[in-house]
Amino acid sequence: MAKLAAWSAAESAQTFLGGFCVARSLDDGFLRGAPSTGLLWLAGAAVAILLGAPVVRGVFAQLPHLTEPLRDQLVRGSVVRALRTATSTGGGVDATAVSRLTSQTEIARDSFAGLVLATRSFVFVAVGALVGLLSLAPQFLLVVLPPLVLGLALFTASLRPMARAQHRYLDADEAVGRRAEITRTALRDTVACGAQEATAAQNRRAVDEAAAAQRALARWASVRTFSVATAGQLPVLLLLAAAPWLLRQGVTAGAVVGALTYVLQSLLPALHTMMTVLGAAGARLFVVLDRLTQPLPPAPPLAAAPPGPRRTGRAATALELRHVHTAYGPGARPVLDALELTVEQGEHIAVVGPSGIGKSTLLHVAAGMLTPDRGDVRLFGRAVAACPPSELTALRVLVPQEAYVFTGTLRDNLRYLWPGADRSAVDRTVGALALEPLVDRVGGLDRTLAPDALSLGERQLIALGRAHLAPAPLLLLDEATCHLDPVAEATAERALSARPGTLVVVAHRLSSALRADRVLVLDGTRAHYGTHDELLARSALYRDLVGHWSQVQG
Ligand SMILES: Nc1ncnc2c1ncn2[C@@H]1O[C@H](COP(=O)(O)OP(=O)(O)OP(=O)(O)O)[C@@H](O)[C@H]1O
Repeated sequence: MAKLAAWSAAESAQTFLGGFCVARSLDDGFLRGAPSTGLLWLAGAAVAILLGAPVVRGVFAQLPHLTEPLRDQLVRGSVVRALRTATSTGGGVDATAVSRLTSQTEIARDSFAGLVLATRSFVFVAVGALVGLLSLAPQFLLVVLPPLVLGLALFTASLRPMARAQHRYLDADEAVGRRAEITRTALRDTVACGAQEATAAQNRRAVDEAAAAQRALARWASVRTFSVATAGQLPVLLLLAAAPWLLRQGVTAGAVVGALTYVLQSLLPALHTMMTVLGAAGARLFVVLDRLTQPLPPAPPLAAAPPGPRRTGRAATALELRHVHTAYGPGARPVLDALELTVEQGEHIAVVGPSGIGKSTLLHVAAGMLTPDRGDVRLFGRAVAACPPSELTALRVLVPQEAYVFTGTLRDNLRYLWPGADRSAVDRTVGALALEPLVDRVGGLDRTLAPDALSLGERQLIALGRAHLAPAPLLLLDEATCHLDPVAEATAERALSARPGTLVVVAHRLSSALRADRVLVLDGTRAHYGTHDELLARSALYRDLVGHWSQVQG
């Protein structure tokens, strides 16, 4: 920094000489009828300009000492981040690592170098010019300083909002790209679920946000242009307008031309460069550094990897609902009201309650598919509201009552949530859920299915097999076994419960509740939580439900 400042000080001297020599060449030379003296002073100004070349060389030689440590630090941070992402997700890949290591780091380095160069140049040129103006006549500072300070203050004040606007624009632009990608890859599912309208509305929102962000950016760009005009061009106008007054004050004509030289030749270009670089490179640096230095998200357990061993001990809670309140529309009766629920990893929970009480709503909230009006929902310690869809997919699977089977092989249908599953993993799922009769009936795992020709129960078996094979550590079943016979239901539930991970089942039959570790009874806006025996003793509604189920079975 000291060496850089020393070289830059030479730039101040060069600036000073530029205006001073011009003023002297007029006052002592040309205006006095001594052209040779005038030419001599101009030669001094030319020498000052020529001396600028070694100064620039000296400045550039010092620059890497500032920029290279920054780059090294960013590269080190990117490598650590990529390795941690890869190791903590069991082999998952940080797809942005290469971009961070190469282009983003280079952008940060170049932008930082540009900022240092331009800001430093402006500061030292300004010092040289202001000292020069003072030496010519102190009155010049009265004319030049106010607009310069005003413009700089305006520009400085606009830097943060400008960077925020740039950030917002980049985010919005990326969101449009993501929506396009999601829409393209989910086209089949979107059409199958009749979700074209909803998808189009989401895409429209993303495009509208990008347009609004670009407009905001343009507004701040105009503020920047205005501040450049105030700080750079206004002093020239004021100098010209104030020339008669300055001359009356005893300021010489040569000094006025020297002052104009300082403003036009030195201050204005340095100011323009600094503002342009700060506005463009500064905003780029702000955005890229923000990305490169983002804290690592805690790796979701078992994300994007085959299920591992059942987790116990200090591991994060699988599902946590704190004071959750949900109503379908303003003024509507709340379906969930101040609901508290904690499901530990490895637990098997059954949710029971009368029809329409809110069991599916609870599962949708837990899966992050429905945002509650109030309250906090966490999956494995991560706030669901902050999880991007890809992370949610890696954390949980929700199996609804209406099983979705597509025209493809049975194997592909089973591997839908884990396309990388190998043969032995698929075979294990087939064995665990006793799917062999279904495999035989459809003509093997590699025969293309006709979804219409499958019974509702068969479709549910396929959806359950898919959930069994999925790497997500939390399974949410919403009456997903209602079309199965009791034996097939028991087999499926036992297999899903034995699978490493956590299971939450909206129970269709009493037997589901009996198999669970604990039962959640939804009763209006109240909820009771406990083992089957505890609830028999504590909850009248649970006793009623058990009695009703027993009668049906009897
Ligand atoms: N999309 C929606 N818009 C408006 N109200 C809804 C919506 N979905 C559910 N509801 C209402 O919310 C309440 C709870 O519904 P939910 O489907 O969660 O209950 P449930 O306990 O799962 O019912 P079931 O056992 O019959 O499936 C019901 O009164 C239902 O009518």
